[in-house]
Parts: sequence; C-alpha cells; structure tokens
Amino acid sequence: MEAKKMNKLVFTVTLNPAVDKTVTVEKLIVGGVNRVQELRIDPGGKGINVARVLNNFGTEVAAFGLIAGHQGRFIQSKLEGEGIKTYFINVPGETRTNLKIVDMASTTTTEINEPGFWVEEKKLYEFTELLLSRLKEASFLVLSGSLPAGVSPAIYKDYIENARKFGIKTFLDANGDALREGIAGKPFGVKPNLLELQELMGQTLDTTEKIVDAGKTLLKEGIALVVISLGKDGAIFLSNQEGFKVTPFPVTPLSTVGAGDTMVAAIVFALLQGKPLIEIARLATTAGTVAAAKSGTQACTLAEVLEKLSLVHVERL
Ligand SMILES: Nc1ncnc2c1ncn2[C@@H]1O[C@H](COP(=O)(O)OP(=O)(O)O)[C@@H](O)[C@H]1O
Ligand SMILES: O=P(O)(O)OC[C@H]1O[C@](O)(COP(=O)(O)O)[C@@H](O)[C@@H]1O
Repeated sequence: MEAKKMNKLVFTVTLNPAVDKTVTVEKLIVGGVNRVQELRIDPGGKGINVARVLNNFGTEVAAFGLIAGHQGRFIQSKLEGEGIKTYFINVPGETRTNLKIVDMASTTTTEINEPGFWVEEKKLYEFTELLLSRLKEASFLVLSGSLPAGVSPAIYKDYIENARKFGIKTFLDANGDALREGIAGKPFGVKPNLLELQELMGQTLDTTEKIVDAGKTLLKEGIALVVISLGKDGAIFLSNQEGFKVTPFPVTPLSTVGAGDTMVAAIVFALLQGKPLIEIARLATTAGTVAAAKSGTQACTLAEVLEKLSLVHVERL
C-alpha cells in the first residue's frame, strides 16, 4: 500500500475532544459505593490520541479540532508540550470529561462519555475554513470520534471529499451516522470496532466469515483498507487484494481506552512507510495491544511496539 506523496505531515481532526478521567477500583459495585485506588487525568478524544501516538512514533503531525474552557486549554498545552502543532478553534462552554472505570477484578474498562459542548454554525465554519486553508500541506487526514451537538453527520464526508481534491488520503474512525455518512465519501481507510460494524450493517456478526463479508461490502463501496478491531480478539485487515486476521498476545488490560486510536495511528504510520498489508496488520495490532496494557489514555512509543512485534499471531484469510 503505497503512500503517494513524499511529504509525511499528518493532520488529525477531533471535533469533540475530552479530558479522560480514569479511575481504578478493586471490584466495581454497580449501585454501591466504590473507592478509587488510582486516578489519572489524560488528554483524550480520538484524533488527539492518534496525534500523540504518531508524534511518539516520530511522524510529523498537526492536531486540528474544537476546544472549550479550561479543560480545552489543558489539552492544548499538553499537546504543545509534547511538540505537537495544534490548530484549535475555541467554542463557548467546556470540553467534556469522559469517565473510565477500570475494574481490576475483571480487568474490564467501563466508559461513561459525556456528549460534549454545543457548536454554533459560525464556529464550525471558522474551523472548516482553518482546516481547508491548510489541507494541501498534509499527506494524510485522520477524522476520528463522535460529533458534538450542532455538527452535521455529513461533516466527515465533506472533509474527505475536500481532501481527495488535493490527492490527500483519509482515514475515518467514527460511529453511528458520522460513520455511515462518512463512508459515502469513500475514505481511503476505516476502522470500525465490531460493535460499530454491527450497528452499521444492522446485524449481529458472530463469526469471522460474517465479519469478513461485512468488511468486503465496505471495500465494494470504494474504501481501499478496511480494518475491523475486535478488542482482545485482535483485528481483521482487508484490502481488495488480501486479508489478515491478527490475534494479540495476552496482556493484563490496565485500560483499553485509546487502544483503537493507537491502532489507527500505527496504520497511518505504516501506510506512510509504504508497508505491505501484512506488516500494517502486525504493527497496528501490536500497537493496540501495547496500549491496552497501559493505564489511562497513554500514548505508547515505537520502541515498545517493535519489541513485541513478533508476539502477535498473523493468519492469512
Ligand atoms: N483486552 C485486550 N487484550 C489485548 N489486546 C487488546 C485488548 N483490547 C484491545 N486490544 C488491542 O487493541 C486493538 C483495538 O481495540 P478495540 O477495543 O477493538 O478498539 P476500540 O478502542 O476502537 O473499540 C485490538 O485490535 C487489540 O489489538
Ligand atoms: O468521540 P467518542 O466516540 O465519544 O470517543 C471519545 C473517547 O474515545 C477515546 O478517544 C478512546 O478511543 P478508543 O478507545 O477507541 O481508542 C477517549 O480518549 C475518549 O474519551
């Protein structure tokens, strides 16, 4: 899978960022009193996580998005402190807090995500102008995450079509209507997780064969790379030429938050290096698994991923 341009600047878009508050409890008691053992606060939101991982991997990246209030300033200063260029438009209100509850007894993560701020039309217009005015500088545009109130579900489709005019590849990671409408814009790649794919297809996909068939319908719609992530069961990677299923190595998941975003970052990183699908699949699944083993929403390093690369199991489909 060749990346056409020599320029390797990646733009990420996060219209609904979040401050991720991760609390770890010994055993989650629903309806009871839970005492927090550990607490972490991290910048979050899908495109923001992608940007942080790409930056750790040594890829030049600029994070675009909307932010509000002091939580927004916290996110921006964290990113800039890590050396990531930011292009944020400030909107009224406050950036959401997304609560992540890690239950150490079952090693599962429960997510409680707020809807986020409301966006006025003129602010969204300002943001779109900012993004489009710089778009030609990018080699890859990553569009990730839920949309705040006031933003049309067709927005990703619009950005994908604009990127295509400049010959810029796009990667979409969204859910619900934003995913459905975004797909109509024919992004280069998509990464739904199994739940998102089932919702999109309107059916339960309970075998690898059914998941692969659903993935192939997306390829037929004009998407070149379809990745379906399956949590602890790994991921399926499909192009028009070939397909792979990659199974992770066992880890103790200290927070699975950010695992999908890490996978997206690794896919884009590998695409920019012109890697074949099998290597994209291996690297991205390893990266997601490394992220799942980290507490909170932490960005992993390339060295951590390369060290574990041989531990995933790759099967040709
Ligand atoms: N519990 C887990 N154990 C091992 N790897 C995991 C686990 N959860 C996620 N991963 C890794 O992270 C990738 C993305 O996770 P997934 O939960 O499917 O994405 P998303 O966060 O988008 O829902 C998986 O394909 C897998 O490689
Ligand atoms: O925009 P959404 O869909 O509400 O998701 C936002 C949440 O997802 C995350 O980006 C993590 O996503 P993944 O676990 O899919 O990588 C969090 O940082 C954030 O709280």
